[in-house]
Amino acid sequence: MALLAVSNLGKQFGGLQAVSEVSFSVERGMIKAVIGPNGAGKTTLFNLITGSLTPSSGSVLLDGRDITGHRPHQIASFGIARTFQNIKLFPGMTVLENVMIGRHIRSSGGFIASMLHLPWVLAEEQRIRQAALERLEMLGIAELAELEATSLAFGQQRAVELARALAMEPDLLLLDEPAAGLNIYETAEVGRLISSIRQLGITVLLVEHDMSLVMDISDEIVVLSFGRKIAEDVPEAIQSNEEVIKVYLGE
Ligand SMILES: Nc1ncnc2c1ncn2[C@@H]1O[C@H](COP(=O)(O)OP(=O)(O)OP(=O)(O)O)[C@@H](O)[C@H]1O
Repeated sequence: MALLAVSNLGKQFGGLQAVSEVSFSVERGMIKAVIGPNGAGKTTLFNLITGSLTPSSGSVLLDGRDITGHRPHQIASFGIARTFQNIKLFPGMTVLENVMIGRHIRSSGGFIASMLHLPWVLAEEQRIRQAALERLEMLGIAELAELEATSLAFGQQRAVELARALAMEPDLLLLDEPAAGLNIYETAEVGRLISSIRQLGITVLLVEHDMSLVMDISDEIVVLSFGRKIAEDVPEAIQSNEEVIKVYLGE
């Protein structure tokens, strides 16, 4: 069974059909990319999967369970983590604290209780700290743990965002333009990080405009144009698909 199965998904904004009858699935352990021109509906698709938007039609199954229309925090607790086009780290907090917040979503104590330092949550707090540190180590940025997150270089902030998403222990990680705003060295580094995340057994679905990154790391690619899926295939086939070249790659 596919880890994620999107069926006939649609979203209408007034008279605009932003996503139209989109179906695809993501097998466990795969890196799958969604590409397409500006306004093709990629971010809307992500928002439908993660519960930020309610679909007008269709369904989303995670590991066979219908998660269509659930709230974002519920979907996060079912095992889908995401990062955003614009990095959203908390200012005034260290890298470690930012990553610990991701972990709190999965903890029993809850974020408020832990902020109040209730005694019964201190042991849990220690475990969360340890788990967050392990995520930083996995991504090779443990030495940044005590620095203020928003003072870091852009590429490092992106890695912190990935660590925070990993701290949620997701089965599926959705990355919205992970290379946006990064230089070629930082983009190559993010590519390595995404590949190493897959090595941890986490399935990845990403939206990305950087075609060298997409072609390098993806197992399969879905192409959207005007809200519709126009192609789905392995990278080599997508690169030589005439319709894809016409609407997107040939730009
Ligand atoms: N909340 C909204 N209300 C109305 N229209 C919207 C809303 N969100 C997106 N749209 C429209 O839906 C279409 C798809 O937008 P979306 O942001 O999903 O495209 P995208 O493929 O992610 O584009 P980009 O590559 O520029 O990020 C666009 O025409 C956009 O203007």
